[in-house]
Amino acid sequence: MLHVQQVSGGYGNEAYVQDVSFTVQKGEILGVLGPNGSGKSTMLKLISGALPMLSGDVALQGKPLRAYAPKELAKKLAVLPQLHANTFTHTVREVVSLGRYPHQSGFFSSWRDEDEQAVVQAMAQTDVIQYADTEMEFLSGGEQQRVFVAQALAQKADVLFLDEPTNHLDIAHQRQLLDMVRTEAKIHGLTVVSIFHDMNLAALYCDRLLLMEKGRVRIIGEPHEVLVDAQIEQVYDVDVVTRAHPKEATPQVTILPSVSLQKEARVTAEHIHITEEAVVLQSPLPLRVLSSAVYNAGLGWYRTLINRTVDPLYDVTNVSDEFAQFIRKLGALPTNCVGMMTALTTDHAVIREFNSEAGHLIVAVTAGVGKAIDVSKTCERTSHYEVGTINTWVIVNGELTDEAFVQAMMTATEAKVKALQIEEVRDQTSNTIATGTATDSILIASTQQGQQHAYAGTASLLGKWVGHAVFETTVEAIQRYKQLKEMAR
Ligand SMILES: Nc1ncnc2c1ncn2[C@@H]1O[C@H](COP(=O)(O)OP(=O)(O)OP(=O)(O)O)[C@@H](O)[C@H]1O
Repeated sequence: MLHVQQVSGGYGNEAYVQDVSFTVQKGEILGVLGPNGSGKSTMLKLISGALPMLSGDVALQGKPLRAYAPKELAKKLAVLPQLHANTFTHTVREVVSLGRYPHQSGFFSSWRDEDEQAVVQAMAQTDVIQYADTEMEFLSGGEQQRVFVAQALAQKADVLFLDEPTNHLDIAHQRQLLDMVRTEAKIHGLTVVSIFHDMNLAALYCDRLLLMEKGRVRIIGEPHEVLVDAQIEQVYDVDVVTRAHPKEATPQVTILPSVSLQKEARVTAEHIHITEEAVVLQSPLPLRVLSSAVYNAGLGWYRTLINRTVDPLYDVTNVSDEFAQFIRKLGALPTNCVGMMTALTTDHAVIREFNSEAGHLIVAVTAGVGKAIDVSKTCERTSHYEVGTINTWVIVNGELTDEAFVQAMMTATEAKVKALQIEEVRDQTSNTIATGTATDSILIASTQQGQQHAYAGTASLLGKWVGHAVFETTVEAIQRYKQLKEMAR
């Protein structure tokens, strides 16, 4: 559809943009990224014919750009520039109608139904139809931007060049605009080349990305090939971390501030207090937590950890709202809290600290093993599972990689299984050694300060201590469970 071959050019005789080549297929969205002054707008001007090329070729639908008459080209290619002409005294409808210029034989003399429809549709798609008769000077920056996008859409061209289309737009209008562009591309075959500063939006909406650096193409490829930490760091000279989008199969980039507001602190067992209702850790600094907790499971940053005692008949239909109320009652914030539940009273909790070569660790366990099960036999079961829970917290004063977090979970789980084995906890149904319960929960938390741990597998320094600490604490928690059970008889 669009072939750009070794294009060089700029302003006057200086070729700021050099040797740019790429192809965009019909219905494809290509995002153009790059730092300020890297030549994105200049490149777009060169390939749209707004600036003369010093060398190279651009072909649109197989025909060289220079072979098109201006009006013929405008029917094929619409451009949303970065800076717009002064249109203050015009109404929105007039500005959008200018997009129909290539389709007119004499200016406004042959206005047809199809022109009117295109203008109304473009105003509706960009959510500016309610301002149709308002003059541009009375619109906000974001509303004006949407009018210029409407003007480009009204042109009904096969190819759309956009220079920062989401400039000034709030997130709802960013999404509306880009959803619409994507729909036009995927359903009606619109071909799009768009400059973005927001690389996360670009990754979400573009099929491929082109990264510019000092007037040249650094790389062109799918978002996961382009948004690579080291590459972005080199081109933009900023520290970043790239992570998967939580719902879409595309990366998202987060900048790392060079000035941290995080104060230095340590977590100890003194930050844990136990009431009748819960075991609560109130950390002096946010902890990075990976957990299978009931409340705020997954990966996040939290200051409050709760292991809450609930009635064995606790109604789990609306845990989220009920748990949030409980957290507020404790004086904590639900958005800053990870919560687990157990049917055990809080006097079952065993909390141990370990000063080790791997740093300072805290492990807290409640081990309700009355309904323990053997995982290798559960598929033979027909009976309903009864609640009974082993809740395990591992808190590390140290900095863990993602790999270490996941490995710490495995290591802690293996240590728990070993504790059940040593304590000869049995699955009452199969009469074999149990491996856990049906509702066990685990949490790994770290201060992300101090000693660094790349790994926490069983043979790594941290893994050895997590294994030892979880084993010792779980054994003690199981013994306490047995004692308290005995005393209650
Ligand atoms: N009209 C102009 N005349 C002369 N030089 C210009 C002109 N416009 C831009 N330049 C120069 O060309 C280089 C590339 O600018 P360009 O606008 O293409 O960058 P960009 O990647 O789009 O930047 P930004 O992200 O800031 O919009 C810059 O060094 C800039 O100063």
